[in-house]
Amino acid sequence: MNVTVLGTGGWGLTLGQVLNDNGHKVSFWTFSQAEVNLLSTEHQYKDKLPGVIFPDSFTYTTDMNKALEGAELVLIVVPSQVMGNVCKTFAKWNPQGKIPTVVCATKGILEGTDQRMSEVILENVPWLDSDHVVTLSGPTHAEEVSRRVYTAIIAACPNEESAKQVQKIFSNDYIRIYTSTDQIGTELCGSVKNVIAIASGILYGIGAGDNTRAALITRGQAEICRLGRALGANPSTFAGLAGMGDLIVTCLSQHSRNRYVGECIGKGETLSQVMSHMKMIAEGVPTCKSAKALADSVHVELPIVNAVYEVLFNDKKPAEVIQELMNRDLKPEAEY
Ligand SMILES: NC(=O)C1=CN([C@@H]2O[C@H](COP(=O)(O)OP(=O)(O)OC[C@H]3O[C@@H](n4cnc5c(N)ncnc54)[C@H](O)[C@@H]3O)[C@@H](O)[C@H]2O)C=CC1
Ligand SMILES: O=C(CO)COP(=O)(O)O
Repeated sequence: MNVTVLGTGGWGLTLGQVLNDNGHKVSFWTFSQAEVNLLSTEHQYKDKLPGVIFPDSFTYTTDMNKALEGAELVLIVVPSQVMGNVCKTFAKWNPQGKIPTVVCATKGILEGTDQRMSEVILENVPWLDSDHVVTLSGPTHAEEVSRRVYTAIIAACPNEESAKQVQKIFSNDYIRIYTSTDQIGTELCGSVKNVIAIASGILYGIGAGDNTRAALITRGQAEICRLGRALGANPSTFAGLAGMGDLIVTCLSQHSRNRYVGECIGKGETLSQVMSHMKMIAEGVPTCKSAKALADSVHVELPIVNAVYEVLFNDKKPAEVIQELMNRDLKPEAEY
């Protein structure tokens, strides 16, 4: 198949490598001429994935129409906050009557509109329909998948046949794809877990113990379930790869950028100080605002998300919000 990847961050390049391993022809679009120059000459992105050499057959361009020539599958992996603009350009491409499957591997919610990524894509690409937009999500750090570490994830689409098509295209002997028709739950889990991972990082930063982190992950999961249920997700998704699986890896992995942001803050940096030295995307930062707004809109309580919000955007100290969380009204565990 001819596949076009929109986005040359660590995850787009890594998924391109998976598809190349599976025998597909991969072309990339990026907004950045500097990235085109770097990747075309060095065939690697040392700042993001040191030691990983990409195939010579990969092509890179800033001309989206050129990248999309003959595309049978389009994979979008750009930061969530630029998804709308990228899709506006993508919408101008003429697929000549044959609508390609569009796979989205971005995790996040658009600040301001609080839309999930499939909603942003469908709103901005009028010739697409929901049967052709598949979400790829689960516990996957590019640092590991690019080295072909065994990994399992979810392809979610309301149309099961499209999810199955993506399952077949991406699966191989080191990456196993399961299907789901719960795109709402898959997208919410993949987005909100990044906020909980920031909280996990804060715990690392202040030197909290394993008990505390286990409590955070479990109660963070309760918040994701509560919000997801209120927004129409299938509860079984929360216990799966896109739910608990991704929450665990992002809260605990040394590779997680969201955990890293939290860790720096736990050690005393402000959000703007952390952002000034981050080379990559930490989606939990904008998603924290949207998760809070979505929860408010459906009258669901998310105490951990709110605590992260206070630390990130209102300069509250981690110790202060942890005390507030610990001293909330006592209640039964299963109340969600
Ligand atoms: N890196 C990982 O391990 C994983 C990342 N993801 C998700 O994939 C998405 C992309 O993340 P990464 O590939 O890690 O990105 P990254 O953090 O490696 O790099 C961001 C990339 O975004 C692109 N970009 C920046 N500004 C842009 C703009 N204005 N317009 C268009 N493109 C722009 C650039 O090509 C840049 O390389 C995020 O939503 C992330 O949560 C999901 C699973 C794993
Ligand atoms: O989504 C991810 C892992 O599944 C990537 O998490 P980070 O963006 O925190 O590195």
